[in-house]
Amino acid sequence: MNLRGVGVSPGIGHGPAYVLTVSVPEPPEGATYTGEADQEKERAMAALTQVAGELEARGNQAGGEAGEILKAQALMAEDPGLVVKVRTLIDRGLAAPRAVFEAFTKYRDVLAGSGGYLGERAADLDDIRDRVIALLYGHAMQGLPSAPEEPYVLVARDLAPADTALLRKEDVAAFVTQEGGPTSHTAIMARAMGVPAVVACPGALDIPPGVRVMADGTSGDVHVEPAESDVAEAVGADAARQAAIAAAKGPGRTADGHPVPLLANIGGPAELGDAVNAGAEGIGLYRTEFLFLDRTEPPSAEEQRRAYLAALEAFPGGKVVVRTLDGGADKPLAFLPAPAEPNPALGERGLRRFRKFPDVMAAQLGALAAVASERLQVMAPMVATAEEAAWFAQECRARGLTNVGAMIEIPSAALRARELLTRVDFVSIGTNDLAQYAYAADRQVGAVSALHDPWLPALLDLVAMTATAAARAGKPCGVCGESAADPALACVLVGLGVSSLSMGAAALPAVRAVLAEHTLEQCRRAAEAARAQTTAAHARAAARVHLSGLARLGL
Ligand SMILES: C=C(OP(=O)(O)O)C(=O)O
Ligand SMILES: [Mg+2]
Repeated sequence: MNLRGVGVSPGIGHGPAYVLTVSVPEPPEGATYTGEADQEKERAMAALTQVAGELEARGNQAGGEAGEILKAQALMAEDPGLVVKVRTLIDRGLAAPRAVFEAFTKYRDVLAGSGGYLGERAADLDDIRDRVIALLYGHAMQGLPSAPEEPYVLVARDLAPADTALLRKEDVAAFVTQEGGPTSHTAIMARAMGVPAVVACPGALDIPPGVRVMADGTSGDVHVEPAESDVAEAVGADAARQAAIAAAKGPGRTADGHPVPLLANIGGPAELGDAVNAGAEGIGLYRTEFLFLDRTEPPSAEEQRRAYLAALEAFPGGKVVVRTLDGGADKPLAFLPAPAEPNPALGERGLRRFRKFPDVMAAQLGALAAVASERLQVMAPMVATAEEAAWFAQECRARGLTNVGAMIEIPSAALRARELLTRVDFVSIGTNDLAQYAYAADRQVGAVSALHDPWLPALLDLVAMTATAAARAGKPCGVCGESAADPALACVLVGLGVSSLSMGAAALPAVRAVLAEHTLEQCRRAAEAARAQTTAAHARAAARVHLSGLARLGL
């Protein structure tokens, strides 16, 4: 049997299947209780608190990114809105397990309906719900083998952070999930652990427990009971690919020596270690809103100062590009009250929101000014006009921040890049939002995700236009959207004139290796060929013709 899903963490993993079948039963509809309502409510609250406590404890034990995710999940378990809903349902006569089931299901449906990153958080709520219900019924949750004889392929509907946080990399050969997407926790955790993973794989849950499975986290192929010779061949090819990728060292450059600094995207100090280990030359995008998520108060100026200083210290010779708060739309911030808007992605987000909260702005720019150095660069998200860029630059410069930039993620800014570049010192293209706005396709709506393909020709045109304007102005133009993490597209971006690339740390080695395989001229030819196409798929294929090094590296 062969299955096909979406490869989200590269590599070949094989071993016996361990199938995680979530078996917490749905509490019967209309189930009631016999005692007092208050007692039933207390029972429900105690279970919610216990689950939150367990998640938090696991978070502390796991540390790092997994720890942060688990602590956020623990907060969800005690969300005041959910708690009120559970209590109300019990007041209406429902037994605690059924009340928990209905309250969580309602919330998860709202989340799932919003698609994208938030949609994929629905699995987290399901996990909390199942844990609370299991506790109320006195059932144990299915655990994972603690000391397996050989690494196993973990198969599940989707994996919650609580399932994976304490896994040891040595015990797991691969993850295969029937649901989930590239931004699901399974994908994020797998990439962070360096374990191959395939998500959104129909039929995964039909894999019989214990049979041998081979998952290819690059192509998304899942082979059930593969021939031994096929496994040996795939493993050999993967080892060669990894060795070739690991052989490329040092700063980013093309085969003919054209330098392309390779930088890392981070959301907080916890990610600095991975960025350093992956050989990043600095930080190209510090998403500071991640320091502010899941909090009712903004972090103090001192806490922020330490978070920015940690990045400068982690890269003693490298630059650190900090983006000011990008709140709103897909990054809601509790302490910046959001106006009710029919289209939040088109509303008061990013710089527009930042401007409306002078205290928050002063605290952040003040914290940045306190660590100002030649290596610190500050940029604004969601800049639409030259006037906005000028205003931001003036606010920064007035505080002694001298290297100021604007993100190019709105088509108006790309079209008028020349004008913007007279106001700022550099630009950085955010291809995720630039695609969203160029193709009028909300990032959070799964149904239009085909219009977020970073190879779409109009997106390439906007990048080219911006890079050309920057070159004429003699100013740097980076890319810090997901596009930069695709090794073939990274070459195309360089060919379009982009001067640095910033990406999640895990993507750096492959991008470094592929760049080193091609000359600047090859990158230019690939870029020209891609732009001449009318679809993303054709652009990808046309670029590959000029990037022969991809095949040499097995990519
Ligand atoms: C880098 C970007 O910013 P974010 O993904 O944080 O919106 C982008 O939009 O491409
Ligand atoms: Mg953006």
